[in-house]
Amino acid sequence: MEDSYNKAGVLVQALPYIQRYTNKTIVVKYGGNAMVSGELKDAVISDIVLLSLVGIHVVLVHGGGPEISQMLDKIGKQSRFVNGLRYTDAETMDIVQMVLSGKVNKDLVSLIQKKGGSAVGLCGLDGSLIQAKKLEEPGVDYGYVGEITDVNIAPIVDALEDGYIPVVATVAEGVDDDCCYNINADTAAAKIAEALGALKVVLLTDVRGVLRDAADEASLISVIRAGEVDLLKRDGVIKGGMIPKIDCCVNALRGGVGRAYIIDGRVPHSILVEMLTDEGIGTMIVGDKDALK
Ligand SMILES: Nc1ncnc2c1ncn2[C@@H]1O[C@H](COP(=O)(O)OP(=O)(O)O)[C@@H](O)[C@H]1O
Ligand SMILES: CC(=O)N[C@@H](CCC(=O)OP(=O)(O)O)C(=O)O
Repeated sequence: MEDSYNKAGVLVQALPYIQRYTNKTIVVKYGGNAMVSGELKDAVISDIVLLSLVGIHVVLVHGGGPEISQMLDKIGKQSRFVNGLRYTDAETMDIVQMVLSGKVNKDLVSLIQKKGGSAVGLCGLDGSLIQAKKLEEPGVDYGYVGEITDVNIAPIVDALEDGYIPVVATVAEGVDDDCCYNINADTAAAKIAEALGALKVVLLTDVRGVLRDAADEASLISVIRAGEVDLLKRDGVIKGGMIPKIDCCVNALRGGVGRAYIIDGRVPHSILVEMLTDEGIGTMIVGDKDALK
């Protein structure tokens, strides 16, 4: 009996959050190692279905880096990363498209549907959703890695209006050449959130959030203001894979997204805890004038 009252208490605690977020758009990026375990995948997808069923417009943008690397391994090709981005030659681009748009995307769509949600799978090519040109940096060649030039939100908005959860693979349409481009999924999620004017963008990763000491999981920084990020990078607190992630969050905030979150994809139901309870479990990145209410 006590257990039932506890459960009812949890639901009541979620009510003001549900009311606040109903009909609002939230972009969730799921990928990396947090997507490898089947058990965790089940928990993440259950969270997404629940949020969608209570009327929150959830857009799921996914990665699949480990799956791409596995497939490249199978054909005897070594993965190479330059500044955290996969060097993508023409053959690798084909594999990226097959794995992300063909396999990972459809598996996630199918899982959402098995859990009682309705989903539609899209990639950046569908309805010219993600348009990109070659990412150019002096002295660096990334191959077919793209820099997003535009996002056409129409396919996402249409899917949401029809009651579907849009599931987006980050293969982009080339606007400068007759080709596709490979886009880092964090970057794409932030840009899509910006284009949609989303209330929140949530990046799931394989650490608790941004840590003051990357080796100490107890050193979680719960709130970071956009204006503090440069100093944290300069002091070497934020480094490696966390740099592009936090940069995406800051860009999204500057582009009008309300708040950005980096949370632990290894903890079952971390999305629900972050969104619908009084506890913040990861790192929330906010604008410099955000009143933090
Ligand atoms: N200050 C920090 N806090 C947390 N993680 C950090 C920090 N600085 C660097 N990192 C590294 O960033 C990694 C997350 O980035 P990445 O591996 O690219 O994630 P994903 O695979 O989820 O996209 C962490 O596993 C950690 O090794
Ligand atoms: C350009 C670039 O690096 N693209 C990524 C796209 C997938 C991705 O971002 O997947 P995760 O989020 O699972 O790492 C890649 O090829 O691995």
